[in-house]
Amino acid sequence: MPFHEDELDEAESTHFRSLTAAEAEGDERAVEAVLRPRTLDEVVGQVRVRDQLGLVLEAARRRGRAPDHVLLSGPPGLGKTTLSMIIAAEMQAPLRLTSGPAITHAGDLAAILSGMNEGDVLFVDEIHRMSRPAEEMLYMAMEDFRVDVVIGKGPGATAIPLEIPPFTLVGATTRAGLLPGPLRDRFGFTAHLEFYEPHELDLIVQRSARLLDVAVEDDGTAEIASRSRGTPRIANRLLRRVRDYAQVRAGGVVTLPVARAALDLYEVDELGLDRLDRAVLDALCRRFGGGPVGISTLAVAVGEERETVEEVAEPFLVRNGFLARTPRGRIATAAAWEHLGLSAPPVNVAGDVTLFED
Ligand SMILES: Nc1ncnc2c1ncn2[C@@H]1O[C@H](COP(=O)(O)OP(=O)(O)OP(=O)(O)O)[C@@H](O)[C@H]1O
Ligand SMILES: [Mg+2]
Repeated sequence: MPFHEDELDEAESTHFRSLTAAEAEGDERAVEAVLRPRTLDEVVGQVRVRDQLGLVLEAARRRGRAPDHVLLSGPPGLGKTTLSMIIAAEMQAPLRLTSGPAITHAGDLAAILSGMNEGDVLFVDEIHRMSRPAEEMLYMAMEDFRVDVVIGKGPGATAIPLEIPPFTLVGATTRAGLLPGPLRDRFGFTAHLEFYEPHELDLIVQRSARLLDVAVEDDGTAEIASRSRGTPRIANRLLRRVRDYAQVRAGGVVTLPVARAALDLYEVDELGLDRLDRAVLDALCRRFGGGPVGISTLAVAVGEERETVEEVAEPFLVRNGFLARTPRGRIATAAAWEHLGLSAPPVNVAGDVTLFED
């Protein structure tokens, strides 16, 4: 695909200038675009989702109809945006992109919907952050392919029905639990993306190394994969950081010792925990005696937004058994204390021992 190369050239040439934060972000985005799989066959892992989605799309193609609405949920960087682009590409349909926070008024959504053509794919990122009136308009659009556009205000207001050609809505969310039931129920296919296994991430790193023309050895890519928090976006980012290290401080080849030295330098530990993950565990154990503590308090303690702690750090920590959610708040597990090199307090703070019982 020709525009792959262009994007890559641009990303590579900016790489050697000194970058401002914004430029660096642009650079990362350009590289991310290059590395994005373009077809379902190129997607690594997520076998079940790929299989199910492939069937949904194939059936729709045979019927000559727009596929059912699709909801993609899961932690950041696991492939939601990638899959939405693939859905459009596989259906050879134009893709329109918007996001929940961008739709502040129902009118914004009406404008988008009224410009849709039959079979178009509408991608709404962060769909759980859409405003209430827009959400209600979306229910109707999804089910009946119709919206009521309200003209005027007060008693004189009239609703004008507007037909919309059948389209496919692809919604993405890091927080499926926050979606109202009526919205969730209107998706014909829901896919929850899981963290990737190390061997899958290894394949992703190897593929990316090929695309970015980075010389790698097998145990070097395996090391990057095992420290990538189960997340392709992080795997790709770590590969680029290790490449920097290899080019500047080593012979240019990503070997095991090079990968280890580089990842240590960037403070990504051997289990893949990064600074934020460790800060959360550290605050939980040292400042709150292992919990239970509310997520907002924990977020303040590490100087981060609540959403960041909840959506970025927590799912990985929970899935790896370092942190548990209880009705009374977050608690550290024995593995967390051990990972920080601390001894757990003698009382089982995680249990239901209360100070007033005896
Ligand atoms: N299954 C996969 N195989 C190979 N690469 C992948 C896969 N999934 C994601 N990636 C890579 O990871 C990057 C991040 O994926 P993507 O942008 O789709 O994540 P996301 O789920 O939309 O994240 P966010 O919630 O932050 O928007 C992509 O650029 C792509 O290169
Ligand atoms: Mg995305």
